[in-house]
Amino acid sequence: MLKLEGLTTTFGKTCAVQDVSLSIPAGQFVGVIGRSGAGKSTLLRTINRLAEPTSGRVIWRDADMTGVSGSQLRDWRRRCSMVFQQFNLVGRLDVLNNVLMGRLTQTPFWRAVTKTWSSEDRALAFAALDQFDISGLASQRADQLSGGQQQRVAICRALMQDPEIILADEPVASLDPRNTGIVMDALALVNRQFGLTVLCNLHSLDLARGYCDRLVGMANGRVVFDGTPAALTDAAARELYGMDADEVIGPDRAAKQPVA
Ligand SMILES: Nc1ncnc2c1ncn2[C@@H]1O[C@H](COP(=O)(O)OP(=O)(O)OP(=O)(O)O)[C@@H](O)[C@H]1O
Repeated sequence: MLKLEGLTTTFGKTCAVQDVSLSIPAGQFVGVIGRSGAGKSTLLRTINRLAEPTSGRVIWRDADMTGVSGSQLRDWRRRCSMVFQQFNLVGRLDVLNNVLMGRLTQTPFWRAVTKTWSSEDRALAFAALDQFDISGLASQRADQLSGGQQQRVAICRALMQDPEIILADEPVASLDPRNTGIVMDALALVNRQFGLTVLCNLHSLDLARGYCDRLVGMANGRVVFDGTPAALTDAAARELYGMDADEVIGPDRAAKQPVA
């Protein structure tokens, strides 16, 4: 169980996340939705402490992660892996080495520098790539791949950390519809097959409804909706998105359903 208790994160006078309390059972696929600036990214970043909470607590499996530092903080960040909108791969490195970078926290420094990864790590990396049908790209430079391929590589890298939670911050915002479906299917596989908890910020309401077990709607840093996709009626969505409602509820009804 991931528990957020009264979590608040401020930047100067801006309260990006305000008094957020949530209990997220292990293995749930949670979509975080809301207008631009609602606090979705800051919420995810506060969970893994890329942003420091001003008050409140992040509790994972009954342990308070809010005050940990040093090796305990590194271990917490390993356990809740981030996937970013812009993939954050090293473009000049090949796919295999990008994926193996996920092993950095569990690898002696000299191995990482000299890129002499253990055969076990290499096998794990190939297995991860294979799961997402991209093992054939292992020797290609990351900057030669399509956006959808790059995001799948980033998900493989995240999995190499052996995480328990995936925090995906607008993972499909830079992708075309076809690659969006492929990457969302990859996250669904991570959630259903490996049992990882997934928290995913999404702009598209159709994707959120199609892929997530639970939706958390944010406005002005606060949670204003928390329920199943079915409970998020168009009326509730209109309230959540206000003036942006037509953009998110409107035409894009052709979103893919999960494959798995
Ligand atoms: N590092 C920062 N310094 C100052 N203000 C910030 C910082 N990060 C976020 N904010 C502010 O906090 C608020 C919430 O931003 P956040 O990026 O979390 O929203 P979001 O819902 O993820 O938006 P988007 O969908 O546009 O990414 C915004 O007002 C933003 O300007």
